[in-house]
Amino acid sequence: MEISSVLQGGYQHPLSRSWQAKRTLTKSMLMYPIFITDDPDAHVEIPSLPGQARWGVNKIEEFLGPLVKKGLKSVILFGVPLKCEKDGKGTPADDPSGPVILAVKKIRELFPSVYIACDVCLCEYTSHGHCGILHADGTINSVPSAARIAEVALSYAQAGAHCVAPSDMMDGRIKAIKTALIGAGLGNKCTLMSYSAKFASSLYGPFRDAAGSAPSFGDRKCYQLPPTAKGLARRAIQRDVNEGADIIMVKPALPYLDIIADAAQIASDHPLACYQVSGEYAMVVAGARAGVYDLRTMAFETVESMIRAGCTLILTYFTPQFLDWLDE
Ligand SMILES: NCc1[nH]cc(CCC(=O)O)c1CC(=O)O
Ligand SMILES: [Zn+2]
Ligand SMILES: [Zn+2]
Repeated sequence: MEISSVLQGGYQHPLSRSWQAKRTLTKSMLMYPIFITDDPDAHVEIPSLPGQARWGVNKIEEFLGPLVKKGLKSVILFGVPLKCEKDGKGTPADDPSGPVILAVKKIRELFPSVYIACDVCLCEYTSHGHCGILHADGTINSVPSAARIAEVALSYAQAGAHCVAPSDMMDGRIKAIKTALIGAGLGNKCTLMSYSAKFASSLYGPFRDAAGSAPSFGDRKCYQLPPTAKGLARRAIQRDVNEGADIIMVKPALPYLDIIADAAQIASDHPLACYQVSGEYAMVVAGARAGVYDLRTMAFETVESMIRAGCTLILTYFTPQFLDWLDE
């Protein structure tokens, strides 16, 4: 046997195995997606996302308190308006008494150490359920869409969000948001995390169910990227870097590890995030329940793959479990 063919000596021990990782999962790398609804006392389980719930603002202390004790560092908020009047431009998105703005203020007050990101999109708030403003023929009207998204992002930043994260995939929104933040004196107070390479995926099903954000007609294929489109993803990442994004994100995560690896090259000077989306979470949970694998082992394998591909920040519904697992 050739001397150079013997590799096993390098990873025969649990400790030497751990040295093979360039980077390992820490609590700081986890951002927890949470759903805040406009019934202030709500705690409603989401059947398609086992273990996750919609919470009202009055329940945030009971919900996040135990997690913060375990080392929760950051959350990303999704508003779930159930009572409001939706319209063509998503007016309730930046309602000062809407769930997101109230939750930002509440979390800052209750848990000053927690880093708060807000997902920014219109689909939860538009009557048609699309992520932007539409022309009369139902196609996306890009310029007013980017302007409206920037307005909403600014309102979250002004409420105290540490980070705004547009997930709408409208052209021009990164520049519009960055310009709005700088114009309001928040350029150095709020991070802009772009869902740069967000694909039109089947894996958002449970989320749309949870957030009530499914489009009322058509689909999102004219703004979210085609799953085959490596080139478009690379261009979108480069474009968002040029427009002033502070963090680049790829979404979904596991089926798009090649895009994450590309992003790590293209945006090599930026932190890189990925979103293990609702359908990925539901698949991992369902597989474990079916006896295909052990939940914890599989959850680590998925997230470690994302880290290996180049991510330093992972949005995952497994965050509460990882906080426990990382302590064991
Ligand atoms: N713009 C809405 C939005 N923001 C985050 C997700 C998906 C998150 C998840 O599936 O966990 C979606 C769904 C979609 O685009 O249809
Ligand atoms: Zn949307
Ligand atoms: Zn969104």
